[in-house]
Amino acid sequence: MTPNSDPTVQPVPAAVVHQVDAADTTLHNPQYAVVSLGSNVGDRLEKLQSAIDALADTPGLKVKGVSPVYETEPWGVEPGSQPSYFNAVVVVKTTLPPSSLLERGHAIEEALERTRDEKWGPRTIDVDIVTYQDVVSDDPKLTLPHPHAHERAFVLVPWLDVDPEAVVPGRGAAAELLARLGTEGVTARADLELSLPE
Ligand SMILES: Nc1ncnc2c1ncn2[C@@H]1O[C@H](COP(=O)(O)OP(=O)(O)OP(=O)(O)O)[C@@H](O)[C@H]1O
Ligand SMILES: Nc1nc2c(c(=O)[nH]1)N=C(CO)CN2
Repeated sequence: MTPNSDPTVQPVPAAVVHQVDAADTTLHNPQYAVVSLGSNVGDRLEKLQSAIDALADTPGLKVKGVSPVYETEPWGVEPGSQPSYFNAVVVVKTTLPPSSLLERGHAIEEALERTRDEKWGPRTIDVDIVTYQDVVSDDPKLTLPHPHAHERAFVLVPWLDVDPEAVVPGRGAAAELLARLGTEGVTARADLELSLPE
C-alpha cells in the first residue's frame, strides 16, 4: 500500500503539524521561574506549605527548590499596622507559559481564601512571580521581573538561599542588590521548615 492509499487516514493539516511541533518544543524546553510566597493572616506556615503543595500538584510544573522560612516586617506599610509575615521563595521548572503560571498563582490564592481589600493589605497568601527565566516585560498584568523584587529583602534573602547566583534581570545580581538594601526586618525562623513535595 502506498502511504496515501488508505482511505481511513486523513492528511494532517499543516497548521496542526506546526502547533504540535511548537508544543513539543515547549515540552522539551522547560523554563525556570522563581515564585515568592508571603502570608500574614491565619496559620502562616500552613498557608505557605499549602501553596507549595498546590504548585507541586500543577501539571507541567516541578518544584525544584524551597527556601527556609523567614519572619519579616511588613514592607511598604505603616510600621505596626499589620502582623509580621512569613516569607519563602520557591524555584520551579515548568512548561507553562508565564501567563498560565500567573493564573495558577491566582487560583492558589483563591483556594487559600486570599481577599483583595487594599493594596499591600494583610493576606492569607500572596503568590508573586519574581522571575520567569530572563524575561523582561512591563505588562501591568504580569510585570517581569516582579517590579518590586529588587527592593524587597524578604524576597532576595530566601531567593539567595536557594540560588546564591540569583540575578534580577535588568537590575543585577541579587546579592549586590541585597548588600545595598540590608537585611533589617528579615529574621530566619530556623525552628520552622517547609517541605519539598515528593
Ligand atoms: N510578577 C507578578 N507577579 C504577580 N502578579 C503580578 C506580577 N506583575 C503584575 N502582577 C499583577 O498584579 C496584580 C495585583 O497583584 P496582588 O494583588 O498580588 O498585588 P500585591 O501582592 O498587593 O502587591 P505586589 O504585587 O506589590 O506584591 C495581579 O492581579 C497581577 O495581574
Ligand atoms: N514583609 C512583607 N511585606 C510585604 C509582603 C510580604 O510578602 N512580606 N507582601 C506585600 C504585598 O505583596 C507587601 N508587603
